[in-house]
Amino acid sequence: MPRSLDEDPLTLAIAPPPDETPEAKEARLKAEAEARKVSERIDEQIRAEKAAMKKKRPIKVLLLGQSESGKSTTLKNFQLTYSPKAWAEERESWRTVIQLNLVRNVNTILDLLSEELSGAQYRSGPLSDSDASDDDDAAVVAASTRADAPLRFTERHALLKLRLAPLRGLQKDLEECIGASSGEDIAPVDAPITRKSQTEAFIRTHHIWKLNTKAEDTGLSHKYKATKAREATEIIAGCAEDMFAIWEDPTVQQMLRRRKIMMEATSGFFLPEVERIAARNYVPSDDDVVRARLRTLGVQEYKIKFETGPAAGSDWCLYDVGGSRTQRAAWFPYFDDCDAIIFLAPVNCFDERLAEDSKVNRLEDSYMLWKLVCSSKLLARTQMILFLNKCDLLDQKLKSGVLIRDHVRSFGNRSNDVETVSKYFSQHFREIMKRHSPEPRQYRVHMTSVIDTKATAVTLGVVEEGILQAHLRSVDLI
Ligand SMILES: Nc1nc2c(ncn2[C@@H]2O[C@H](COP(=O)(O)OP(=O)(O)OP(=O)(O)O)[C@@H](O)[C@H]2O)c(=O)[nH]1
Ligand SMILES: [Mg+2]
Repeated sequence: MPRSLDEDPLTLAIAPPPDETPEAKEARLKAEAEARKVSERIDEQIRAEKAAMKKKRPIKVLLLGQSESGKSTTLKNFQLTYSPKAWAEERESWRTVIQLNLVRNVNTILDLLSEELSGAQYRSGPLSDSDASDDDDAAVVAASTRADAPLRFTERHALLKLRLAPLRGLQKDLEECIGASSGEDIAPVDAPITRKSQTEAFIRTHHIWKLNTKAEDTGLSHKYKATKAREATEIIAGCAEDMFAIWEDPTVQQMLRRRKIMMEATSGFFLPEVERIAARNYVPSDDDVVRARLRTLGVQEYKIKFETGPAAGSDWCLYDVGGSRTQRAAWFPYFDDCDAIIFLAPVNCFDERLAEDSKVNRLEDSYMLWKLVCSSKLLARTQMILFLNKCDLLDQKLKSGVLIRDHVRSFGNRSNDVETVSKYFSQHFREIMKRHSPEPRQYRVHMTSVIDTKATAVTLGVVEEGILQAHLRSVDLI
């Protein structure tokens, strides 16, 4: 029978000959069945290889959240809990960072002191009997426009300022060694919308691990860095008493209170421990390392071979990202093929504004980011884990008398305690996830204070198991 001209050429090419005999047909069908079996075996083999490769590929976890939400601190907890050997090896490297944090604490106070003194007037003697300082120094009165009594500075303050002057150059040296480029922020106590120091720190976290080994990281020779490190330790040891004195000074404390600056609540605050940290043989404790502050720039990859726990022996790849606004565009390429996201939202920030944009409330910013991540189609099947972090600071703030309802109107007359407040915020995050996820997903939330390494280890145990199970399920589903 003549074939129609519009038939598919491939069909034509593989069609049996028109004059095929029954024997030829039987042989052809047998050969075709055999070929199908071979093809299925190959498909199965490819599937198994893919699954094996996925099983072998590291478990990929992204740490997301705004700046200072606690991402790098969570990463440190992972290292401390699951990779203790590597953690111990890196301990020494943190010494320089902690020294830098300490020096910055002091320089911040010196800056504020200079500001006060620059607008100050000398008086020839004590203002009154009650104003007289113990050593009868000439008093310096800060030209404060505030209604309260002026701050009284004495020659002792000027002397302390002078003796601590070497810390200026030291800060630069330490930053240079680490690969940092500038200072940190100070959070005012009442934070609402008020001032924050404008300085932004841009420090590439990974530099520090190689600080003492690889010269090319910062372009400085190992010998140069070692000399600088020795010098830094000597200068800090020499200034220890003065550093403590300026921190403890009642007039300085008064100045901080008036400016509504609570240094204790700022990142990398080490001043009360100056004696221990300034010792020549100082070795950072686990707690020091966890509390040390280095702002992350870009996306840092950390490969961790789990030494303990149910996932022992497996390789994890944790990505720690910079959380400030200018850094966020760099997150998206890492969404692909990601097993889980740990999203950190600091809940103590309900009355604070972003350092990079004073118009934006930090809690609102966290809601917005959470919505963005939840609604991403690329992440539709990625496990999402929310850490409502800094619960310790939230507790402190609430206990100091700050009322949620003054900042979050919808909170109404609910009880102003940490449990009610965190549950209330959690409900909001849950709603956002439910409303914006492309597919239904489980809401996994943990109330955390990630500087508490013991409690965080327990949380990470739960997180680890969940991620591992999801990873294995995804491997079997290929
Ligand atoms: N009190 C308290 N401090 C915390 C907590 N979590 C983090 N911190 C401190 O907050 C500071 C900022 O934490 P990081 O982990 O560096 O923040 P980050 O999210 O990595 O910030 P970027 O790198 O700027 O994106 C550090 O000094 C931490 O020690 C917490 O739960 N409680
Ligand atoms: Mg960080």
